[in-house]
Amino acid sequence: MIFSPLGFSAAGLADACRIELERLEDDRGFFARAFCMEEFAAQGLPTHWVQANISYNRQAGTLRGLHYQSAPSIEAKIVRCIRGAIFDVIVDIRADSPHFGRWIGLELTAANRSMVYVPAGFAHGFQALEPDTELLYLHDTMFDPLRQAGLNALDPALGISWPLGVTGLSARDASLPNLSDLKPLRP
Ligand SMILES: Cc1cn([C@H]2C[C@H](O)[C@@H](COP(=O)(O)OP(=O)(O)O[C@H]3O[C@@H](C)C(=O)[C@@H](O)[C@H]3O)O2)c(=O)[nH]c1=O
Repeated sequence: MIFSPLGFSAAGLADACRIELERLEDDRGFFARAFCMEEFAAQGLPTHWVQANISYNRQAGTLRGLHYQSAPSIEAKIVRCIRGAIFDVIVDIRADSPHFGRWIGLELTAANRSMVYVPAGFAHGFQALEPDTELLYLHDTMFDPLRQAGLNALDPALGISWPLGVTGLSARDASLPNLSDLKPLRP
């Protein structure tokens, strides 16, 4: 039987992972599976995704994040870039983690079609690397405006090397606290 499994690989920080599509190519183009409940369950990942959101970014350099939701609305996400390209960053902010404060960055592009699984207990943000860049997110927890929280993406203690000059930072993101003032998460 021909099928198109997802390719999971460790992203290099705790349970975060990168998910690749396997293309079944033919003359028309290709077919690929983008989500599979059984494959996610076999990897120990959430299978119940309750919201999907789009993020459109007009300018290269636009930076959003680093965002998370606090308890009881701590969430996991899947992020993919469906147009353009992003430098995607996740930061481990779990109270009991040996990796607390560590971050990794991955390049997600419309061309590589990679997704990243952002586990509960991580802050997430990205920088658009091209104009007209668009993302599609899946969330395993409902948007909770009262539990929206964040970490300053420009905190020198984090030392994230954003590839481009930073533009388009929202007023909220510019005033987010640094890591040293953060209340760690207990997912
Ligand atoms: C995140 C979110 C925002 N909103 C509203 C609130 C506000 O009026 C408007 C824009 O919100 P924000 O400025 O927070 O949008 P944005 O900065 O794009 O927020 C996103 O950033 C990235 C890095 C993430 O990881 C996402 O989970 C999300 O937090 O949309 C919703 O209605 N539902 C949602 O799920």
